[in-house]
Amino acid sequence: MDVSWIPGSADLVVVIVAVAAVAGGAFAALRRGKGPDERAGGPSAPTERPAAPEAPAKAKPAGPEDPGSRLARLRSRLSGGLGSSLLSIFSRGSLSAEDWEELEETLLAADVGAASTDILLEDLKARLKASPDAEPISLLREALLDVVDPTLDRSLALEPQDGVPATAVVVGVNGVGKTTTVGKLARVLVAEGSSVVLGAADTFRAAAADQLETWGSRVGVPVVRSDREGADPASVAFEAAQKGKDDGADVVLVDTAGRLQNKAGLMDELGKIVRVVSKVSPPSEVLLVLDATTGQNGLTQARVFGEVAPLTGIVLTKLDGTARGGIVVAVQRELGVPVKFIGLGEGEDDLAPFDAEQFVDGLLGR
Ligand SMILES: Nc1nc2c(ncn2[C@@H]2O[C@H](COP(=O)(O)OP(=O)(O)OP(=O)(O)O)[C@@H](O)[C@H]2O)c(=O)[nH]1
Repeated sequence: MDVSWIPGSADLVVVIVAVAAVAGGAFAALRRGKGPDERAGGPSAPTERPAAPEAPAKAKPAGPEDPGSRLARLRSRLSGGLGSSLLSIFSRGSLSAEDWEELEETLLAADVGAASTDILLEDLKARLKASPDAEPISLLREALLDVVDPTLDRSLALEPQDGVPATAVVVGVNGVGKTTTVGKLARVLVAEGSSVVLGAADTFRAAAADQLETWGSRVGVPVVRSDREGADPASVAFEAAQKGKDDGADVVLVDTAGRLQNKAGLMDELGKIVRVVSKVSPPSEVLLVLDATTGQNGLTQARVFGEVAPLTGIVLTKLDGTARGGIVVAVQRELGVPVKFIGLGEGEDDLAPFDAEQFVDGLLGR
């Protein structure tokens, strides 16, 4: 992945590198042994039978790139860091009013968000008052950790139950990286030994299904799709879940379309997908994909999608292309939905589990 062309990306990338560093190896603990308890009976068969190109569900491509080497690859291209701004402020000893303002600007520039920045700075002031001899950066670290919350469960609940695959529905607005994330997750799951079926329930654009199919063949998993543009997404999602069950697959990942300009339509569509998939296997994960480069808009999107279906996790993509990693802080504080993964590029290995402590340390340049 070449990120050297991205202007102004150096700040966050240092954060990303630190996050990815720790994230490394964490894929082994990707899933937790928890799945849906209830399974409903099968629904009536949909009229359309989407084409399901055959690919060996159990096929295993070469394993994901070693996280350590991914890290080295990223690090070799990057320098500088947001943390250095913070360090420079804190190195001035006791903080003047101007220093506090600069601190505020630094956090805002990182897209921590106005409300979260206010809370963090108030918290930091209180901590400094209580422990005047403590290092301010260590106190800011504690304040950030309180918000990002390392105790949140960030594993994926994707364990099959009694021969029924676990299902995950991946939602988000257009272009945030849903299809790419589904492909990357499938790669990781397959590398862990899981059999996976993908459902192309983004029937809005035929190209979206084509893109998922490309991921499917790259990763070696079957993709259920409809060849008819505008086909019922819920029908495709159901077919994917059913194929997963028929094939004895472990996990079904459903890619969806997200058109926020029509909230009622979006709610209908996603609600129906979740309902229909539940007839085979109630989704144990509803993952919201957010594009980190959209900054605070991501929060608005998250709220809208959260009204449609209970979100179980967030995947924050395109962290390689922005200095706004602070959106993680805003999302965690305002939504309480754990960020589970971060996207670090377009490549198949550019996905890392989110680690709160490492993220905060990266943010602080520690
Ligand atoms: N730099 C970078 N690009 C990414 C990342 N994730 C996805 N992309 C790119 O973002 C673009 C959109 O990704 P898609 O996966 O098609 O997004 P989508 O949400 O499925 O889009 P729709 O199908 O239009 O709803 C593609 O060019 C991806 O390669 C990431 O983490 N970093």
